[in-house]
Amino acid sequence: MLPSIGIVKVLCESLKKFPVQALVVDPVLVSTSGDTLSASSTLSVYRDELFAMADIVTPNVKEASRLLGDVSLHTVSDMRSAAESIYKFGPKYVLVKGGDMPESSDAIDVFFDGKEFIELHGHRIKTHNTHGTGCTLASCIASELAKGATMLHAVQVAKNFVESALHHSKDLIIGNGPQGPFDHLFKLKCPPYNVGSQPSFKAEQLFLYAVTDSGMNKKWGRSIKESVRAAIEGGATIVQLREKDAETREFLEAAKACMVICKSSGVPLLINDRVDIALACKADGVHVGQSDMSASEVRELLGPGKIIGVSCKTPAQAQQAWNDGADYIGCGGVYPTSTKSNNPTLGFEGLKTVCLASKLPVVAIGGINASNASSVMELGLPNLKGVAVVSALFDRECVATETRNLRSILTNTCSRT
Ligand SMILES: Cc1ncc(COP(=O)(O)OP(=O)(O)O)c(N)n1
Ligand SMILES: Cc1nc(C(=O)O)sc1CCOP(=O)(O)O
Ligand SMILES: [Mg+2]
Repeated sequence: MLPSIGIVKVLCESLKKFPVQALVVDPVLVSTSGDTLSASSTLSVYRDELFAMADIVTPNVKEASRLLGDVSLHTVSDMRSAAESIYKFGPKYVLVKGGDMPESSDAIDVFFDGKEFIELHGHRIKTHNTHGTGCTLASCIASELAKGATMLHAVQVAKNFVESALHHSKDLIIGNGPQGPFDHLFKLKCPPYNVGSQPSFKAEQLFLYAVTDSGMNKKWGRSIKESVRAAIEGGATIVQLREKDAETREFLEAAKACMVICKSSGVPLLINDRVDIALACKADGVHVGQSDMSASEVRELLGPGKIIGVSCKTPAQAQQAWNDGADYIGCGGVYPTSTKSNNPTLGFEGLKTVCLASKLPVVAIGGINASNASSVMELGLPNLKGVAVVSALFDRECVATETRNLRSILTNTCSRT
């Protein structure tokens, strides 16, 4: 909080003498409760001196309005215009925070880098415990930048952190003010947050995710076990048995045999949909979709030591997966696929929206093959850790060769970017 011109000027002089690695300016002018926190006379020195030194400026809508001569900001389109106008004062990035916009189910912030606008969607948490959200967000952005994150990633991590802290603190009753404080240390105290994080699960294991298909195995005259062995030989980093038509007993026998192979190679084996099979063969985890058992129910059944993946096509589903204690999300279809019928194609835009909203690592799925895998990974999306592939590995003559080829493409792409 910089309440007077003199103090802003002292700060600017000090920053010139002692430059910092990254400067996050949260122009604390108007509190969420509407109180004025800085004299109007400071506005010009903020705009003319401090903003030009900032890496990012993070006003809420009321502050953005004050900075721009009390323009009215009612829509996301108004927020975009405001971000563009504030950008002209000289910061490298602007984040206009929409948490105070009139009621909607989303809390939308607008991020602007001088060229592109990105709308960051979050859940609106209904609570009075919102005291200090802006300060927390700005501090969290600064912390992530200090750790070396890119600006967009830092903002996303910060937004996710604030949203989770609000969610966890929403029912606390502390103090008498109109706004209560929220709990920054929620992660230390509260299951189910991160209860799903496996000490043994590493997000990098999503790099090349091989998903089997019973029809393809039959077509090529291979057993499930042979397919899995070949995928691991070629360099798959995690395997899912997606055997939609298998008889239970036959599936369980195959799953047990695959477990032996996967265990000896240190590659996790997950079962698609079937928690019973996963329990019976002591698999490393389960992958479920939106019409399967929820991740929290799967967690109840599998316990804390197992990996749970959830298919998500929207930010809301990604948020739910996190709340439910999942470990990763599968997001697709990135491209059209004939492996899964009636599967909506999200394209790069849909994948980007989910990756930006996700607090969990993401694996992209749907129509991915050796010709397009690089384009997916080159998007450089936050949280995107790899690709999940069915037909490009298993609807082929030699699974090991195809897997090896895709692995080398992914490795080359990721070493370049
Ligand atoms: C890694 C990965 N991502 C998504 C899916 C799809 O799961 P779901 O939506 O439950 O559809 P089915 O695979 O059950 O048909 C997946 N299996 N794996
Ligand atoms: C199982 C599955 N889930 C998808 C999703 O979008 O959630 S797409 C898909 C099938 C992916 O197969 P292929 O690699 O052959 O396109
Ligand atoms: Mg499913």
